Amino acid sequence: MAGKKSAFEFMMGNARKGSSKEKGCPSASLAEKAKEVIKESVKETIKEEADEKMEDISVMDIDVKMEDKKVITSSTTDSVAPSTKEAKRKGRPPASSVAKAKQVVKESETATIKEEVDAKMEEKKVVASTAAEAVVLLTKKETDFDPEAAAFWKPGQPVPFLFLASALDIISDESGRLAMTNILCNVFRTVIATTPKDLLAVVTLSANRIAPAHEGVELGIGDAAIVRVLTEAYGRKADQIKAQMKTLGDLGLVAKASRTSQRTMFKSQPLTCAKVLDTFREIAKDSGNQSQDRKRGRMKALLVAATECEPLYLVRLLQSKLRIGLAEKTVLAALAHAAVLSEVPRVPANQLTARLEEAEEIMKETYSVLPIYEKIISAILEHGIRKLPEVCNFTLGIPVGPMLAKPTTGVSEVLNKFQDMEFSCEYKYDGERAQVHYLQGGTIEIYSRNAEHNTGKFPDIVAAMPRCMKTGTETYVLDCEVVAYDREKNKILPFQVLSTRARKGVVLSDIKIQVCLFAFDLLYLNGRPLLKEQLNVRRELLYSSFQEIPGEFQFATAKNSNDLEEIQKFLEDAINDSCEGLIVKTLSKDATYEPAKRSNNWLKLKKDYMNTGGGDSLDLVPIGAFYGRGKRVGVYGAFLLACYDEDREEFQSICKIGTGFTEAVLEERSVTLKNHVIPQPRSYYRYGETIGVDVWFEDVEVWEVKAADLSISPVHRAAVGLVDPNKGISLRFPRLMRLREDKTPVEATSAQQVAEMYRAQKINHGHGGDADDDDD
Ligand SMILES: Nc1ncnc2c1ncn2[C@@H]1O[C@H](COP(=O)(O)OP(=O)(O)OP(=O)(O)O)[C@@H](O)[C@H]1O
Ligand SMILES: [Mg+2]
Ligand SMILES: [Mg+2]
Repeated sequence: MAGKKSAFEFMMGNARKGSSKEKGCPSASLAEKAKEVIKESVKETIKEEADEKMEDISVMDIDVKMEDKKVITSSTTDSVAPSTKEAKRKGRPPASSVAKAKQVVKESETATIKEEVDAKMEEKKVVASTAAEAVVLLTKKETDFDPEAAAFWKPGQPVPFLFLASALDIISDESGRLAMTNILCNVFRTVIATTPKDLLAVVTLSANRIAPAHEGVELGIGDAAIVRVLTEAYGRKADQIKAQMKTLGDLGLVAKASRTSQRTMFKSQPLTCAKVLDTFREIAKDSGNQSQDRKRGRMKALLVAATECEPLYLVRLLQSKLRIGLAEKTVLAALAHAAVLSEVPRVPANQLTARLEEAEEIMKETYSVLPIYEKIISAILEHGIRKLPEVCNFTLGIPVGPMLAKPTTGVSEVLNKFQDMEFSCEYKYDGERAQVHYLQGGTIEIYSRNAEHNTGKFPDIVAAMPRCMKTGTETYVLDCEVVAYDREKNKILPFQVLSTRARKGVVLSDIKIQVCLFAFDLLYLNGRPLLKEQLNVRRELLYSSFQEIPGEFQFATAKNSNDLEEIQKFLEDAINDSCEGLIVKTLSKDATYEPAKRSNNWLKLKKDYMNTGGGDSLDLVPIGAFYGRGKRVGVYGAFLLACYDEDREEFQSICKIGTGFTEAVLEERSVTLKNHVIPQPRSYYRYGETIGVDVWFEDVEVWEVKAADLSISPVHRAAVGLVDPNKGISLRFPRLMRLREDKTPVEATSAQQVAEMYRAQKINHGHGGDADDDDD
């Protein structure tokens, strides 16, 4: 990107001219102090400006302006209003009313005055000279924010890592997607306005990535290695560090504390975002002889140079866990906002809301077909966000976010939802999602639901692919489900069997568990993306380009029918054939492939929804546990589970669970989670105070759980505010089904989904006449 300077012209308009701001080094002054200082100076400015204004703006002017703008009248303005009106009538302001009006001006939060002052401030530039000061500016509303002011480095110079770390630090105090988006948007705009070539590094680090997911570049640094680096970097004993880890619960905090208590002999060069990301990549890519030593050496160099809150975020980034409740979705939204707000000429105020919404949507869609920040960011800087869909397209070899299905409670609901639509029912196989990319020259990549490389797990599929292609089929992307398969009995095996296969580096000749690939969609064929085609077209191409090999590669069994009884029968067949149920899909209208979307055009129909009345299973995160008693001494007796609220970016407790565990599973989960005990719940956990858990865990894994039903709860916080303003929802009689290794905690069932399930259940019960009294 460096060679493309002129390409940035699009956004850089005036920003490139640079300014002669005085910049200092980030000092260690407390954020609080700085906040005060800036508040004072802003107040001063406003006061001065307002006083000056008063000399030439007549009271009448103010009155008129205030009326124009429908100013929110505070009690002061109320009391003053009559006298200003009176003055207006008389044509000349009396002295006392001028004084009062001055007060109005100073005290009321009128848009009028603030705008004028803001405009002035922009000319004068309240400029941050330290990270602590920058942080205060970053909390300003997007629309009031001056992107150049928050930079305490010169335009064109590398963005200091301290800038990002400080921003992450204030984000950690926020809960709520909007506030986080706002701060992060301001961060990105600052970078765009000063050093756009660092935007990629800043965004990538904010998203807690070092490379796109599908590249499979992982830092893979264990806590033991970090402890050792801390001893070396900060001259502390490993025992001390481990002890402190127990009280602070987070190696990042230990690093920060170590740094603060250490006397620095000399001042290192400040860290930059680009340097940090580069070093992370070097660490990830290094392998082989003595690579561990080299990795530690690199980490040490970073930690030695780190100051203030930098060690905290360096360590957490190294652990690939920021722990501030910032989801990638927010990073994308913030980037979208930043792109719009950095446009030159500026987007007119009356169009802004619509443009921001549009941009968020564009960003989400683009990222779902091309999850590569490098491409997205260079396209934004060069062409603006509106051009993204044109420039950043589906690309063979890069995984598309898988389309997802909505749960339904029975065939009649399906028929209801798909009235007057052509649709098709397919067997719903219970295995693992696989997106198979066949590249020019025969290279094959298999991606998981999470866009992770799964090629090494399925060498047998790789070997089978060429045999199921018809002549003329050259490049393609298939959407499939892999299931374990007994080729002698011609039978699909349960999911549990599949999950015993090793995850990486499987050798063809060692394979004991055979799999069959069930293909249900074709997203790309011979150079042509098919995402925008209707399902019937995609399916025809699928059938005509591939041939089945029984037990190895088959098409998902499908039936096009809209007869209730026929579908019911097909569902029974699916269950008898060891499937979970059906997925019902629109066929010829509203039937495009919607990447990464839980679409209304795919409905899942599982047999057990109807029998138990419990609806779909949920994927939940264990955030705490209760000590075991009796037979369960030494392991945990029960766990506290949470769903994930995507808007508030928090985990909300939904139930206590102690059922569905075999002894072995309980032991396994207990052992794993013991390594993730934290002394305090995370700031982004919500739970009733009366729950009384014995230990808290980090949010690290996802469990699939089934329940009898959902009910309103005074204790749990799931979906609070969505169904009941103050109460949450809880699960009744939850039992563990399995560990979901293909989901990360933020992919757990969302609060919104919990609310939907609760409502669907009510409707269902209403129809069935067996309404659950507990729910009302
Ligand atoms: N014919 C099919 N069409 C589409 N998906 C299928 C099909 N057969 C099996 N699947 C699998 O079913 C999944 C969707 O239903 P499932 O209830 O298993 O979702 P999940 O993985 O639990 O995720 P979530 O609950 O978040 O939707 C798909 O992601 C896919 O892996
Ligand atoms: Mg599944
Ligand atoms: Mg599910």
